Amino acid sequence: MSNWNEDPKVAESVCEAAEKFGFFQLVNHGVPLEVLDGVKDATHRFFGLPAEEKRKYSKELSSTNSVRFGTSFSPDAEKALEWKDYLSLFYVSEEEASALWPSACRDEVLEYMKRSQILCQKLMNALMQKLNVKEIDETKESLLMGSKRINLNYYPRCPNPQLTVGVGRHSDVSSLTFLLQDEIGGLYVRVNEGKGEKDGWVHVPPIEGSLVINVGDALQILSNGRYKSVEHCVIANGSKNRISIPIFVNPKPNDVIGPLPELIAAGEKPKYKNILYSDYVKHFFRKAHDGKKTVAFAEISS
Ligand SMILES: COc1cc(/C=C/C(=O)SCCNC(=O)CCNC(=O)[C@H](O)C(C)(C)COP(=O)(O)OP(=O)(O)OC[C@H]2O[C@@H](n3cnc4c(N)ncnc43)[C@H](O)[C@@H]2OP(=O)(O)O)ccc1O
Ligand SMILES: O=C(O)CCC(=O)C(=O)O
Ligand SMILES: [Fe+2]
Repeated sequence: MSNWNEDPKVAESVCEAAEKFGFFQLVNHGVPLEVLDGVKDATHRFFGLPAEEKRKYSKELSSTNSVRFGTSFSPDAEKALEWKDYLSLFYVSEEEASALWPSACRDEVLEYMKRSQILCQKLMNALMQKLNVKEIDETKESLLMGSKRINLNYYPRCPNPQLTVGVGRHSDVSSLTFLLQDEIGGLYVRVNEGKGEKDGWVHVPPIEGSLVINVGDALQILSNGRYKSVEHCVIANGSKNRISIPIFVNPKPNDVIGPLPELIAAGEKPKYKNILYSDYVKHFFRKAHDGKKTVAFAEISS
């Protein structure tokens, strides 16, 4: 992205990737490498804490809904648990984070979130321009990037990796996800869904210093299907521990999401209903990972 300001082709290829694949990797994105290393170290520090320290942030014991430590995704709904622990941090304010987030990782996580904000705005601006949405006013800013959640994912080495997964097949419910992964690998993305023999899974190779960006369901709905959220999953690893750190950039929980008015005014037929974003997220969390089925919750049936 070092030529972002000089060469319009960079933004064009970002938009093309968001339309065609829903996933792409960025290098020279402006988030300093020390900040990326800092948040990876902080993740290892948090998961290296004694079990009883981490458990203080579990659903049962956490003093706030904004901080949650857990295992797997939706344990009550799953036939088999996913091989993953996570710490999920919902950003409300710097003050709240300072008071409530675990000190083992708080400062580095906050710095990473702060330093990735400009990149997020650049990408959203380009994606909206491409849809002929000229201005990101306050309402649209809220719909596209009104709230943020960061997850620190820890996938421990698994003695029988073929019997489970790190994360099951799912699409994210975010508008965009910014994923930082370590050098281990294991993230796979679905390509050519429904296109017969070309349908398959592609590994996302770790690239030092890169960020993996993917479109989530909220942006698919807001763009009336122009940008596509794509199914992905993580395999379990038989010999190495892995970490990854997604920032989920989301609408605000109380926003109503649906195809943007500019697209409908330009003559597009809406493919999705208007729906309260927190209802959409609750629907996602209520079930086990199930590929791309969550988005059917918002579809207008024909
Ligand atoms: C891929 O694997 C994942 C993904 C994720 C997370 C992805 C995202 O966060 S994307 C964006 C999510 N949006 C927001 O965070 C918006 C702000 N939050 C809210 O509006 C609310 O917190 C809520 C998410 C709508 C839920 O609120 P509430 O009605 O108060 O209900 P709760 O009792 O808190 O939760 C309902 C149900 O969902 C489970 N859950 C809630 N938050 C999380 C979380 N961060 N991680 C995992 N599960 C969560 C909660 O346990 C409840 O389930 P029950 O079975 O107890 O009813 C995260 C983890 C992954 O592996
Ligand atoms: O760990 C990864 O590479 C991806 C994790 C993921 O898809 C998620 O947390 O939503
Ligand atoms: Fe994901």
